[in-house]
Parts: sequence; C-alpha cells; structure tokens
Amino acid sequence: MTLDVTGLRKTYESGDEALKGVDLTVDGSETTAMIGPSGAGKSTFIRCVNRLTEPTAGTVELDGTDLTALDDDGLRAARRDIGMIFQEYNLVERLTVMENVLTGRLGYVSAWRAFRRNFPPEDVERAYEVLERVGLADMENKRVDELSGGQRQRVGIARAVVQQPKILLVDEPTSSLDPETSNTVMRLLTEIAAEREVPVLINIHEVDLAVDHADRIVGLHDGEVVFEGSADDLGDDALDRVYRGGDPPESREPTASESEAVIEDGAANDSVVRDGVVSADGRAPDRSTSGGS
Ligand SMILES: Nc1ncnc2c1ncn2[C@@H]1O[C@H](COP(=O)(O)OP(=O)(O)OP(=O)(O)O)[C@@H](O)[C@H]1O
Repeated sequence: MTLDVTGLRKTYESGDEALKGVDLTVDGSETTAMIGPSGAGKSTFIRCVNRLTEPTAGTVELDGTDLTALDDDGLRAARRDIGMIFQEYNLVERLTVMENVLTGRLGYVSAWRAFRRNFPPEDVERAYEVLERVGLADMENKRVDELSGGQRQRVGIARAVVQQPKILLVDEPTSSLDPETSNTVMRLLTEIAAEREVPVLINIHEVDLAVDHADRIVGLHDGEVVFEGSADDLGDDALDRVYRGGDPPESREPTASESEAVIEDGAANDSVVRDGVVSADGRAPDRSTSGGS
C-alpha cells in the first residue's frame, strides 16, 4: 500500500493557508509521525487525506487511486481502506465495546443488515480477535462510558483495525492520556502496523513519543514540510526549524460542521449508530465523548 500526496494545499474560507503544497509518501508497514507546533497544519493534512476536509489543490493517491477525484460513492468505498483513529476517540458512549468495534464493519454490510445489527459471524469473530489483540478481551459487553481513556483509545484502535484498512491515519491519539498510557497506545499502534503490514501516519504533539516510537518523522511548520528523516536525524537544528515561531501546543475545539464530518466518517459510511440502534439513514449518532482516563 502506498499513500502518495502531492502538492497538497488547503486554504480555509477564513483565508488561513493551512497547507502550502505538501508532498509526502507513506508506504510499507512503517510508522510515520507528523510533528509540528500548534497550527502547523497537522490535523488539516490528515483530514485532507480522507477528505473530511476538502483540499484546495493537490492529489492524494491511495494505491494509485486519486481520492480527490472521486465522487461520493467512490469516496465512500475508498474510505473503507482508510482507518481513522481520533484524539477524542469518537465512540458511541452508550453502546458496548463490541457494538463500537463492529461499526468498523458498517462499510461492508448491507444497510438492512446494519439496521438489524446483524453482522456476519466472521465479522464478529474478527472483532473478538482484534479486541484480544488490543488487550480488551472479555470487555466486549462493557459500555464505553465505563472505560478509562486508555481503554477507549484501544476501542478506537480496534474499530479501525477491524475495518481491515490499507492505511491507518491517527490524529493526536494520546492527547487525553497520561504519559504511561500514551506510551502503551503508541507501542500498540506501531506493533499493529508491523504485524498487519499497514502503514500508520500519526499526528503527535509530543516529540518524545514520536522519537521513541516512529520509524520516520515529518516536521510541519506553517503548512510546509521542513523536516523529514529518522529520529536520529532530528537534531536541535531540525527541531528549531519545525518549532521556531510556533505557539505552544493547544487543542482546538472542532466546529459543528467538522464534528459532523468526523461523525459520518467515524461510523464508516452509509449507516451510523444512533441511540443504541444501528440506523441506515446516515444521521449522526450521539457522540458525547469525554476525555481523561
Ligand atoms: N475549520 C477551520 N476553519 C478555518 N481555519 C482553520 C480550520 N481548521 C484549522 N484552521 C487553521 O488552519 C491552520 C492549521 O490548523 P491545524 O488544526 O491543521 O493545525 P495543527 O498542526 O493540527 O494544530 P494543533 O496541533 O493545535 O491541532 C491554523 O491556522 C488553524 O487556525
């Protein structure tokens, strides 16, 4: 699998030039960490890849298919190949761990099956297998709102992995977690990348976590790639280039329309889960999430 991004630009309606022509190739089973100060464009980049945010210009090719040229149906199909893991987990709080994980299969079952919550036995089997892999064996019937932050992020990872994606895009997976749990989550992501031979692209604020866990680091500053190399190459000069003039990291609340796009994508396509029932009408589910562990 190869993700090939060329000349990616994003100018928001506000006039903010978040990306100023970014080129990046991600392939193999390596973990790439994208670092950079707050506002550098990391989230915008990852969201432009699967078009949760529409790029202004440039191409995003996944195994040779230009995602920017796809119509809605084509994009929906292509998104099955892209697993997303979010900062705030984007889980359905009132549903169980298993129900949340199975939403990763919604793109593969008919609307009617999804409506009946009638997933094929092999999907359920795969979900059990993945839950065990992420360390949540025997927790399938717990409600997500009973879990710690670290456990929630594991559910988020399981949901993305059960989708059998060709690439995993991960947006600030550790921002709500304590340092030890952050390390565990990063280790899990890199191990999964290697085991499943799926490349992982992770936005991460903490340079230490990037250095400790990623095979490759990409530094973004003000919408441009200013560093690309291994952790060993990331010296003081490079760090200075990436972070010079940057504001201290801070998290930005998503706008209402962003939340909606995330919800739609997080539920992976036509059908979403609402009030404990999988619905096929594409309406947004209850996504009240809480951070913290
Ligand atoms: N929906 C939006 N509308 C207008 N401007 C936006 C929007 N989202 C992001 N921006 C702007 O685009 C630029 C890049 O933001 P982005 O969130 O991609 O950066 P980031 O590196 O992910 O930052 P952080 O680490 O704080 O999340 C910033 O100037 C930001 O204000």
